[in-house]
Amino acid sequence: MKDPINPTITEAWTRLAQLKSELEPDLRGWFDSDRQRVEKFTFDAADLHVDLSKNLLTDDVLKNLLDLADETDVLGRRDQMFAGDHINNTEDRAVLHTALRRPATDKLMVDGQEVVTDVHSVLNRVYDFANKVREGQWKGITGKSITHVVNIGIGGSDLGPVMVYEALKPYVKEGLECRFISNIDPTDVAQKTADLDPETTLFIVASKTFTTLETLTNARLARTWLLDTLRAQGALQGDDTSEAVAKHFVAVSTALDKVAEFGIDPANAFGFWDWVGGRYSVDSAIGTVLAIALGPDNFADFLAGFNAMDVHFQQAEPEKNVPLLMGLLNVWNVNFLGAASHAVLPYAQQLHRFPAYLQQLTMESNGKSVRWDGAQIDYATGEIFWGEPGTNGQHAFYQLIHQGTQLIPADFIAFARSAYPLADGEKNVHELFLSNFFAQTKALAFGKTEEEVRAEGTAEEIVPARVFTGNKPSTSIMAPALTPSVLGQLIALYEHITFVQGAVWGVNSYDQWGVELGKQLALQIYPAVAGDEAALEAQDDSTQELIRYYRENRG
Ligand SMILES: O=P(O)(O)OC[C@H]1O[C@H](O)[C@H](O)[C@@H](O)[C@@H]1O
Repeated sequence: MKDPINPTITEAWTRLAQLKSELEPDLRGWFDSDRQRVEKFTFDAADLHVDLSKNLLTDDVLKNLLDLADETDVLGRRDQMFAGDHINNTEDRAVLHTALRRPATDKLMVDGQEVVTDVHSVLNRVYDFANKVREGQWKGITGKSITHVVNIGIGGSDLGPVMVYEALKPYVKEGLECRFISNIDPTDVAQKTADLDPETTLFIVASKTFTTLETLTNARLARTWLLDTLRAQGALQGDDTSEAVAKHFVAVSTALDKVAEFGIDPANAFGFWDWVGGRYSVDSAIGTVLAIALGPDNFADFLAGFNAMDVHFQQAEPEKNVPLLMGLLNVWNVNFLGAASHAVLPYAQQLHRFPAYLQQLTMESNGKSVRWDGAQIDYATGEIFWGEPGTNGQHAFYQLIHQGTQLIPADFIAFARSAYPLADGEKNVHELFLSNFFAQTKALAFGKTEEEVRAEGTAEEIVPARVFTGNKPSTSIMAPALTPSVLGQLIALYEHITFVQGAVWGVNSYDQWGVELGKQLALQIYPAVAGDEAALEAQDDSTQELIRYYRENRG
């Protein structure tokens, strides 16, 4: 693998820094003086229509961002990723989530393995299983069909499935409900199982490593709940619980040996591979809960959507390559305009978990401060992603985006068609909703001048408080409707944006060593919390004090 390039020593970086120093943001003026601006900065990728024109972009900036991509060999690294090179060097692994959505007719040999064939053989097993559950052929221990599927996982084994389930609710089979247990806080299992009937409940234990404390603990709690409740209902007698577990527990993992150790029959387990990062795994067998809920056809459309964006990313020329342009734009915002965060504002209630999903995707990928050769980084990487659906956010935090002192680039996402049919007299509600999206991006870009505020008859002393400076960058992403395919495209778009930023910054976007220390310490601290005095004494003063507080108040 090639050494990473320090982006700050490239010629393009120097020119961009110069352009920044001369930049006088003026979206009003830029739109007035260039009637081609919208056309020039609006792009289509598969079904996504992306308008970058309300960003603080000029022709020169864009040209130099593309030069920066060139000098840092972003597209070379893209090709290495798609080909299965071990670009995740700290774990010596390929990064091949793109193989999960390739058509069955494709071929890709990686490390001596035909990966597309492997992918489709697991997919077919997942689809068979999903059909059995959907059609009522998969029976619980008392012969009843499944009505509730509970996915137990955390991080990438939770955020993707729950986000997609919420986003595609209109496609969920009637009479089937899915729930998602992630937190080790025991209230999560308690609340999500409280009104369930174990006879008709199926648990999917989803964990790439099958070592994650939260997931294994929750799986044990769920197993205890299942067996105890079945016993209490008289549906289970005797000591042999293996059949009940086999009929009510399946697993998804790359570690099938550990699945067996837990007591789940490997025949009821679906595998995937170490070249799928957890946060890139919703389109692997980790999506089994979705294949059940949505059905194999919709899941296949979802995968085809990812693939359409992959093909765009691989084939579109750089000047029209949407993930490349959006990734570079983020670099411009972070490294030259000083943005520390990035808002994602879906105007689609169904996407209410999308920002949380993106937080793992982007921040676990690019929250790094060394390059992939270990060199220390002295420029900003990994901005904070956050957001909530509009219009709710408008009544909460938009104030800061409009008038605060920080620059917060925002992605607005909206769909032309409402997901649910509206009564004839109510069609205007969707239009009112979309008007809010259009209005917000307009207000951010063009603001309201002192003169305009005065012209409204505003008392002079509050004119400054009512001025909107404008020049707040936003990107608008639209699609005809939120279908499985469009959602796949949207996820793949952000995966590749994240890739592009990581490639420019020279970071390995595919490891996550930063989550390890806390996990180690939790296990080390646990004896102290549970009562071991020597373990308590071994802690630092602050931690000791906090644990003592817990002990005094635990009741
Ligand atoms: O799927 P699992 O192996 O249980 O991992 C679940 C999650 O936990 C880890 O701490 C990682 O930071 C995540 O990237 C991962 O998605």
